[in-house]
Amino acid sequence: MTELKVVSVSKVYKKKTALYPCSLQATKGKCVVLCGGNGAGKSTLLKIIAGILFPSSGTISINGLEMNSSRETYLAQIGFMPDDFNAQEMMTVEEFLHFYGSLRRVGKDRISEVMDLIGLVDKKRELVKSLSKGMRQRLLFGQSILANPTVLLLDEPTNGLDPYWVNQFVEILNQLKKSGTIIVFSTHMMDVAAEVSDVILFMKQGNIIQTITNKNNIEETTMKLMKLHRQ
Ligand SMILES: Nc1ncnc2c1ncn2[C@@H]1O[C@H](COP(=O)(O)OP(=O)(O)OP(=O)(O)O)[C@@H](O)[C@H]1O
Repeated sequence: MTELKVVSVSKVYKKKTALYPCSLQATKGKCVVLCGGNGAGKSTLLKIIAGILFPSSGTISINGLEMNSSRETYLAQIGFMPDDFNAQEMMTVEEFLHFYGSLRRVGKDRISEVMDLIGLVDKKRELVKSLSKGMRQRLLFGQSILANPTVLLLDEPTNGLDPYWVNQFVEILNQLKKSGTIIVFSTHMMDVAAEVSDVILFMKQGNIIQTITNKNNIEETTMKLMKLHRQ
């Protein structure tokens, strides 16, 4: 059974601990949502799993294959959507997807399929820098799913999406789950979390302080936690 395993991963900057040892795991088709206030450590944890930040301790593996020992093979199985980006602004939408597609040897048909899925076919000749916030988010999401990754990591993916695209996004994620993709994403939108997640991890000051599996009244539960643990 395909499995993502994150064991006691931490991150210490020069003077600051951004993440205390945190663990999580997810099997094929399951979705873990990270929530918690600003600065709780969600992006740090996602970037470490994505291989963009080196952890100060801990191990991460997919199907027993550790990131440290087989970095290239590990990374080939990851799709990552960052919460922000400034690069490649002067590419067109089409060039952007072809650029990321070429890094993963993705065929033209798949690129067209993704462009259609994220609703940017009409914008394909426009520059990335001219896109609205929501369209940029859709483009970033598109590049993360291009190569049908085993593990999909998304940092606040619904930021800036209008209600139609939030709905579409939920549908796409649920389809990806059905096809077996493991998904880990951070969000402040608890209704989205409730619709897609199998487990919600509530983070505070670099720690996972609560694991929520009961999705009844999820918005109320997390709001209470947010109030109690606001940062
Ligand atoms: N390069 C860095 N150097 C030092 N501290 C950092 C660095 N990057 C992040 N941090 C700190 O690590 C902590 C966790 O930040 P992180 O971005 O992971 O939080 P987050 O939960 O994603 O927050 P938000 O919801 O606001 O995006 C914060 O206290 C932040 O200030």
